[in-house]
Amino acid sequence: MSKQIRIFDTTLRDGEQSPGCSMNLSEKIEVARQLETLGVDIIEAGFAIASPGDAAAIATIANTVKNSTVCSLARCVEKDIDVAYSSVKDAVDPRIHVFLATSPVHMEYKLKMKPEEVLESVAHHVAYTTKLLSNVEFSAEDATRSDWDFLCRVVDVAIKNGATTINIPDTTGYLTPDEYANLIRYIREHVDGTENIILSCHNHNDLGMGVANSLAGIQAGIGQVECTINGIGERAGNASLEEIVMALKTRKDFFDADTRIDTTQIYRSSRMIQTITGVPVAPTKPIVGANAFAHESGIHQHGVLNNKSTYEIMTPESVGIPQNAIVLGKHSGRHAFEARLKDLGYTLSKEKIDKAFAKFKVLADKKKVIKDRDLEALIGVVPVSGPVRYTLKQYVINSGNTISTTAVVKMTKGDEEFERAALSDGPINASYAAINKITGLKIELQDYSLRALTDGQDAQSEAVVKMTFDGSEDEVVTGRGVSVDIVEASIKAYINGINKYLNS
Ligand SMILES: CC(=O)SCCNC(=O)CCNC(=O)[C@H](O)C(C)(C)COP(=O)(O)OP(=O)(O)OC[C@H]1O[C@@H](n2cnc3c(N)ncnc32)[C@H](O)[C@@H]1OP(=O)(O)O
Ligand SMILES: CC(C)C(=O)C(=O)O
Repeated sequence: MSKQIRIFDTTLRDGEQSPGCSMNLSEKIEVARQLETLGVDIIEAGFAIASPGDAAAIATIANTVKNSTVCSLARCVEKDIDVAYSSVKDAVDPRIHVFLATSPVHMEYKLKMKPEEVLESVAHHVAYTTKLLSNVEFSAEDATRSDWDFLCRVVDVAIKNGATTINIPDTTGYLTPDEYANLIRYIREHVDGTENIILSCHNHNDLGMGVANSLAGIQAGIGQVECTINGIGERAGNASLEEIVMALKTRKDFFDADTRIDTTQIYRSSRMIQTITGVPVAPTKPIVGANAFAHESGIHQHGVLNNKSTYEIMTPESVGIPQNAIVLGKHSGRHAFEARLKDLGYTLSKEKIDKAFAKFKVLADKKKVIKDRDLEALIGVVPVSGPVRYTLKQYVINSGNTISTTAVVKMTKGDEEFERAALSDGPINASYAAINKITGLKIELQDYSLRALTDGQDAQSEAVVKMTFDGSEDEVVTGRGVSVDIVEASIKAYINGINKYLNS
């Protein structure tokens, strides 16, 4: 029988540690729901002690998700474990993930603990956690730069005190696949009881070997893989979920391993994370990049036209990328429109379809071909919910190379209408200054980016802004706006961020 590999997704914890990838509560819940639909076994929903907001998000996810284990990270600190427990306790199968570093450099300079103190702390805190719940994971942080015999003693202590999953992280992405596999085999050979627990990997990508190390770990007896959507995470990121899962599926002949993942949900999950974080994946990113299934050169096109398997080792449909048999444009009808949205994984209410279809026709007058990303933009994949909602009504820009730019922006909020003018050195700055006058908020723009969503001169542009509010550097809000006009896209992104902030 094939090995069953548990997929532990840490997009909401380690992934969120990527600079610029913070998510607000409603975004986290949306991601958690999608991870459940994707079929991940364990959702690491956050690090509860990090902030009251993180703890609340984990608790809401624990109460929402029914088909995945929900987990919180905790240091070897009783308060961390107590807060983690309060956050996950209502989940169907709650887990606490405690960790402590075991490498000489971390013990000496970071923890300022002797190896014997580390052993005592692991014994105490794992035992403390098992009194609260039975599903306990222990991670030896920086395991791969630890002394192997000391690491084995730590693993032994964690197992003896009740840990049911033991994670061996390559925290700094340092090892090669052979070395990682040898370490896992060494632990299995030198620690009693590893056959009764799940061994896990969590491999960072500093040298680009996160996925390769995880796959090597699976060959050496790993039963759980920790990974993130699009490989987001600290520094160069984590091993990417989509690459590991599709490697196992495509090379079943080699790995002889299965996961519970519904691979047709992969593309949608990837798009959701890109949209919510505002961090796009490279076109060449395996599995989900824009070019992953594109064929540009004649010899390849000729081969694929004769038989797709000449250059495709998996189908786009298997990861949920629909094939564009029908081209959507201004002559398309509601059926084709709705069918394409369904293919993309979106089943909307009749009311939402009506609204989106009306917008689609307006866009189709401006743009010859409506692509999948245009559709996602039209339906606003991440709608802003909540009572406060500013909407752009009109803007007028007066600009030139020898004059200051003036922007007049008109916005509504409920039945109220506001109009302000501002002067600045460019159309976007001037519009933002006018919006600031309307909202009265003190907004710092931390980052601004603009990119073409689709190709051609009539492409829709996507503006992504990162903003902080009222002098607080703590919460960075990401706003996103799409339009065929770059100024309009920029204004919409700014207003989207403001609405998110006001509703958070
Ligand atoms: C490899 C990883 O990804 S680990 C997860 C990393 N993620 C994060 O750090 C994000 C969330 N973190 C936070 O919000 C904060 O760092 C907190 C709330 C956890 C702690 O904040 P603070 O109390 O202000 O401490 P600070 O972050 O400055 O320093 C970390 C402290 O934890 C200690 N520590 C680090 N790891 C552990 C551990 N596994 N167990 C026990 N203590 C630990 C450090 O030695 C240091 O202790 P000290 O304050 O006595 O010197
Ligand atoms: C907490 C552990 C698993 C971690 O994130 C790491 O070692 O990278």
